[in-house]
This record gives sequence, C-alpha cells and structure tokens, in this order.
Amino acid sequence: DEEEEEEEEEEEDRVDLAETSLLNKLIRTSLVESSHRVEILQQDPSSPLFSVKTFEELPLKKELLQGIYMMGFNRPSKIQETALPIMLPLPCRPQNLIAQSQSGTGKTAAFVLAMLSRVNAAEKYPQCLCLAPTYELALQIGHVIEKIGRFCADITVMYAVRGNRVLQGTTLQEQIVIGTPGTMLDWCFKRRVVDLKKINMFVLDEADIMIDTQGLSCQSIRIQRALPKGCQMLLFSATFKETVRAFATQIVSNPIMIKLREEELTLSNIRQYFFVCRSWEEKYRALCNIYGSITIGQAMIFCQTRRSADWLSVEMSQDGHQVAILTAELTVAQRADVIQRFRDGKEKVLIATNVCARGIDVQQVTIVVNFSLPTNQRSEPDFETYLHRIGRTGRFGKRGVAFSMVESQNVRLVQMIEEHFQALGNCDEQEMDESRPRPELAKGAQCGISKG
Ligand SMILES: Nc1ncnc2c1ncn2[C@@H]1O[C@H](COP(=O)(O)OP(=O)(O)OP(=O)(O)O)[C@@H](O)[C@H]1O
Repeated sequence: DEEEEEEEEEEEDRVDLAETSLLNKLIRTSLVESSHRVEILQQDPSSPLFSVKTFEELPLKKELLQGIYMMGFNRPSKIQETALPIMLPLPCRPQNLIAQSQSGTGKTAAFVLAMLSRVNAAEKYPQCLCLAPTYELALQIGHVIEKIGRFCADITVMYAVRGNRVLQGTTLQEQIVIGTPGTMLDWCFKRRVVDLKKINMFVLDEADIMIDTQGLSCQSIRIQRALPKGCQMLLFSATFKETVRAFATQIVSNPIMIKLREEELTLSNIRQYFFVCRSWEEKYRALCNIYGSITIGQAMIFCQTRRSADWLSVEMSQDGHQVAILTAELTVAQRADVIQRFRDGKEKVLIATNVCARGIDVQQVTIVVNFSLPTNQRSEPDFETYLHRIGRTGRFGKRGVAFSMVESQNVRLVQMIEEHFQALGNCDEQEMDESRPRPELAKGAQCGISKG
C-alpha cells in the first residue's frame, strides 16, 4: 500500500508542460518583462541584420498594422524587433529561423504576423502550416491569428485537430492550417486535403513541449520532410536544451538563431528563514504564527503533494484563514480562474503543489512558504525548484521573504541548500548567518529556527 501511495504522490507532482503553457496564455495580460539582450547566431556573420523599433518600419500590410494597434501593441517586443525583419522579407528570399525565448515574450504574435504577411489571400488553398503540441495550444494560436488578422477579410484559418473532420480528397480553401502533428499528418498523407508541395511557410511552435511528448517530434519531422525545398521553416521554443537543439537542426536547415536568455533568478535580495519542525501539525502551528505577517503582502505556500496541500487548506479554512488552493486536480480553466482571483487580490494566500511552482507568473507574490522543501527522487534538495519558487519573490529589484519548514530529520537539506547557493555566489552570505537576530515572527512557534 505504501508503495502505491508513493507512486501516487510522484504522479501528482509531474508538471505537464503543455498545460502550464496554456495556463500562462490564459492568465497573461501583457508581455513578460525581460532584462536580457537578444543574441543572434547566423551562418554568415557578415550578412547584414537589422532590428526595428516600430511596427511601421516593417513591410506590413496596412490591415495588419490596424490589427496590431487593435491588439494594443505599441511597439515590437524584444524578440519581435529582431525576428520580424528576418521572417518578413519577400518569399523569394526566405530565411529559416530558430527562436528561443521564455514564455510570454511575444513569439506567437511574431510568427502570426509572419504567416499573415506571407499568404496570398487571392489564392484559396493552404499556404502556411503551423504545428502546436496540443489541441488547446493550437486553438490559442488560431485565436491570435483571428485577432491580429481581423482586418484581413480574405484570409481564413482551418484547424487540423481531433474532432474536426474533413472529407477525404477534398481540398481545403483556407490559406493557414494550424493543428497538432498527428491530425496534420493524417490530413496531409491519408486524407490528402493539404497539398504539402504548395506550402511556403512551416511554423513549429513550442518545440520543447513537442519533444517532451512522445511521438510528436517524429510526426513533425515526417511532415517537414515532404515540404518543398524553398519552404520557409520557423521554429520556436521557450527553452533550448540539447534535445531541442538536435530536433531543431533536423527540422530547420541553415537557420538564423535568435535567443533571448531567460532572466536569471537570484537569491541575493531574498531573506530565507528555516523552521525545524517535528510533524505536519507543528509545521501548521508555525505557519499560523506567521500568518498575520505573511498576509501583509501576498503569499504562496508550496506543498510537496496534493494530499498535503488539501490537508493544509482544510486546516487553515477551519481556523478561519482565507486561502485559495491550486492543484492539478483542477482543470486548466479553473486554475486560470484561481490565479486570476489571487492576482486581483481577492485571496491573499495561495496554496499550491509543484504544478504551479514553475513558469506561472504571479508578480505580486512577496512571501513564499515552503511547507516542505522541494526534493528529488533521491531525497536530495531540488535546488532548481527551490530557486524558482522563492526566486520569483525578489524580482525586478523587489525584496522577498521565504520561509521553509523542515522536518528535524531533514536539517541537512538546509545545509545543502546553503552550500549550493553560496558556492554559486547566488546568495547573500549574511542572510544565512546564524548570528542574526531571530525574526519576531517566529516567537511562540513551537519549533526552532535553525537559520535566521
Ligand atoms: N509588441 C507587443 N506589445 C504589447 N503586447 C504584446 C506584444 N506582443 C505580444 N504581446 C502580448 O504579450 C503576451 C505574450 O505574447 P505571446 O503570447 O506572443 O508570447 P509567447 O512568447 O508566444 O508566449 P508563449 O511562449 O507562452 O507562447 C500576449 O498577451 C500578447 O498579446
């Protein structure tokens, strides 16, 4: 039984990248701030590249400029400044592109503009293909096409996604086809409703998620292989680990590569406090003791499992504390709703499992509580998750505070975390100094503070 329980807990902690991406799209209201410069790598470094500061400098149709302004975009984002001049030139000189930048920096809008610019609206057959890892993500891109392209009356979009049936042998009239690799493959090779020879732009979005999901990358490669030689290939990814790099170079030949490095999180302006406790109950009492203080700002409390998150939320609610809870049990739409309420300040405390530790942008969090320290399967600290959880409180020059509850038998985790981040020079030594006065907040807590 115990084994089963453990398995179940592991299952709960798995992050679904496609869901996280969708959630971010649902809750995002503006561009993600990024302080990093764009790096450009090209085969021939002597060939000139330029970047634009305004949309008017680009060869965009007036209908598209109108669409952009209706979206409320005043100027191109960092990635758009560089990517658009590469993607937009005339079809006789198509340049392949691989672009990496974190989620929310404006990649979708960039390739949507490229597709809408490339199609010949007078011709009624598919000219641009776009692949996304899931049904929902494909629909999201479609919505952006429809919004930015709302003044391009003659351009239409078709969705190659499950449930959308087409008759074998018919030819699609839509100029842009967007879908998931499996259905697209079926439409192109089995039903033959898309003539791949006539495609002149191929966009592959969220390449890192494709690779993470079995089969999608192979299906994408099969489609790409059947495209004509002059077809422009554009590949986008939020991350660029080795597997993504290998996949990208298989799909895209002679690319210009642009990268917007992810903002580096640091712990130097975050105060970290560790509470040593013997049980969940003791952790809970410690939490109640600091509750008044954590609700001065907005706090996120991270639990290792859904079970502990549920337990904590019930306990806190029964004690009259108002908390919201975010776990993988909720649908993406429900999660988006919870996050929105938290953002609007309707709830001050959000209890979350690992599913939302990463990638979700809730900027106003000032206090993070680790109800359990994040650990990996070998029961060592998961440094990266620790950094991501608490690093987000101290962004853009803000000061943050993090409280971590540690079981007595796990005090060594605290030492390991301390050593790890000090070795990286990522942490202000003073913050970890035991001789610092103990925080008022912890007085009366029935647990010790191992580090102040
Ligand atoms: N130039 C711009 N000016 C203002 N807002 C923009 C601009 N470009 C995009 N946005 C907005 O910023 C948000 C993020 O853009 P977008 O979805 O294109 O990012 P992304 O990098 O594709 O993210 P993801 O990797 O999650 O797909 C969206 O709400 C979009 O409407």
